[in-house]
Amino acid sequence: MDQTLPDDAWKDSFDRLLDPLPNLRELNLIKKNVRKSFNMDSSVENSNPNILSVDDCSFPNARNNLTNAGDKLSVINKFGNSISTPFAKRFPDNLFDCALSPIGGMKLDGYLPKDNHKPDLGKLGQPRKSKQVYFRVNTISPETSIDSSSMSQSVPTLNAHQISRRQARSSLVLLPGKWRKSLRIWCRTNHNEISGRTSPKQCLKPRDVKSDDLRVVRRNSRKSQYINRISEHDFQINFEKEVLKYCGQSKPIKFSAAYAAAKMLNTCKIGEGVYGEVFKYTPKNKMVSSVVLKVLPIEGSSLVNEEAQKTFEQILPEIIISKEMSALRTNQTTSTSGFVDLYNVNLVKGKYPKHLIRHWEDYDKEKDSENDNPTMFSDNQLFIVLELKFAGTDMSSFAFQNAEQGYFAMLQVTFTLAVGEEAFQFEHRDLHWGNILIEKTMKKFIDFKLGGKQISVATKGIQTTIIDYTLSRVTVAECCHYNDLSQDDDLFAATGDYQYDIYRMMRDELKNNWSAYSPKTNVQWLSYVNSKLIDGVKYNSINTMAHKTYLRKLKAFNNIVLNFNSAGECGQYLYNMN
Ligand SMILES: Nc1ncnc2c1ncn2[C@@H]1O[C@H](COP(=O)(O)OP(=O)(O)OP(=O)(O)O)[C@@H](O)[C@H]1O
Repeated sequence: MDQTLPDDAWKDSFDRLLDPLPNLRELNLIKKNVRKSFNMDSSVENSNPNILSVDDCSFPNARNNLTNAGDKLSVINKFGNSISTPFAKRFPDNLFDCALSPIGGMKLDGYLPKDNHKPDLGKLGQPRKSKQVYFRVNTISPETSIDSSSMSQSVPTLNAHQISRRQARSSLVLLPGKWRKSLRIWCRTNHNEISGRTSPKQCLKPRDVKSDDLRVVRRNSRKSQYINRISEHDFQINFEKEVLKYCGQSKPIKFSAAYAAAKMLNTCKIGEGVYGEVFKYTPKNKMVSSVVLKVLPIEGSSLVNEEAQKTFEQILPEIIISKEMSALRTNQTTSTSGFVDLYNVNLVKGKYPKHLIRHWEDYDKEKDSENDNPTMFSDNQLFIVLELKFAGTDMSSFAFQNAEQGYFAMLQVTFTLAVGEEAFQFEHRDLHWGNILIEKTMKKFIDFKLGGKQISVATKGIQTTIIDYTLSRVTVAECCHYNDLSQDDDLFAATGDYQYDIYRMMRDELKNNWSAYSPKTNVQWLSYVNSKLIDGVKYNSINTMAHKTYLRKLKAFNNIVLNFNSAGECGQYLYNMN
């Protein structure tokens, strides 16, 4: 017996509402400036509709062929203000391959027609279920695999488990910023519902590693790939030795001795990531005023904060990238001080120092930590400790004076990325506003060396610093270091902010080949940063001329930013526009 539903079974009342659109259009009854109806979810709400149009996957050739700004703007005008058309209607065959969230239906969950709020009856006279929006995933197990063709042609028969997993996936709405943390919370609340597990901590235990859980463990898939490799066998790298080399050590040093309370004044915990704890202190006998410690457990078999610990192999690229980007501040030809200043890296071993645990607990009392208490670590635990310069408050909590200050922050971040591109084919790939730090400065200008020229950018009283290279990509000494996100389904299924569109846009740009170099991903993040400066960050004085003038400039840039191909190009444009 044929159990598939009829072709139009997926249509709900909203779809039927839109069906007469072509007729209305023929009668010229639709106004041209109707807001796009797919711009409903918060992740797209924050997006610029013009951006959506010009980068839209329906016009790949048009986009590639746009060579001058005039052409580009005419396309923006043509499609950016076009008649409201739901996403699914425009790309019926390819909906799930598109960078932007197929979210039109999500807000319609539970939607009932207006007439007396009676349930909408399907063809079979059964109440229609609320609409499910499926995200196509690179599935690992056969259990999860349903190819896109089967999705577009007929609704596959799903078992209850598959349906509940998909419903949960469609609600993967994360908070802006630190997505790993947010994803973990989502996982705790949803994964248990889906799989019937009861304890949050059971969520990703190694013994559970099978099917979809594998993708979480694989999330750490940091890779280093040599270009012009002579033969596989010539590169049997001993990653532990490499890490020690970068640390300038021959063996690990004792944690409690290297970071004894007696050497550290005014210590406190200032932040946390899923992979590590972040402390700040004033060194007793050194000239620098404050140092930040990023403490990352490695090589252990226990899960920390529900994630597998990184290996020497996986941590090495982060160390290399941190060192190289930091060293750009003294480079003769291509330089910037916009990447966080790395003072030192240490490989340490042993029990967590007691005073750091005390500071961890103080933070926990005050801010309710999401992380596991470091008392969990054994005497044999290894840690990488990055000693960084304190670089201020992250952009999500910083209060800018006005949009002029915001504009110059944008210029600094853009030129910092541009220098990274020129020096190391650098792509940050996770430049959300939690990874841009801002502090006040007395300096009037910040200098960059780029393309053989010196560029001075006014500070307007603030200095920006880029941190966190967990997802970054570089080419250093003929080796490309990158994080293979191709299996990271959850990240690409997330919504909740324009940030989550950027991961999908990057995946499309890179065609899911994460070793490839495409500075366009930096542009995509710049479009996100720019949008946050328009309607995300705090401004102290918004009624000034300076604020209004620079807000206009940011908005003008928002309309065209995605037409550029690199941060270098963006920097040139912004600099001239100023
Ligand atoms: N140099 C610094 N100066 C000031 N604050 C910092 C510095 N480095 C990190 N922080 C603070 O610590 C937090 C966590 O740091 P970071 O993002 O590097 O951790 P992570 O473990 O890589 O995070 P994720 O979970 O995103 O992978 C940051 O959001 C920031 O608030």
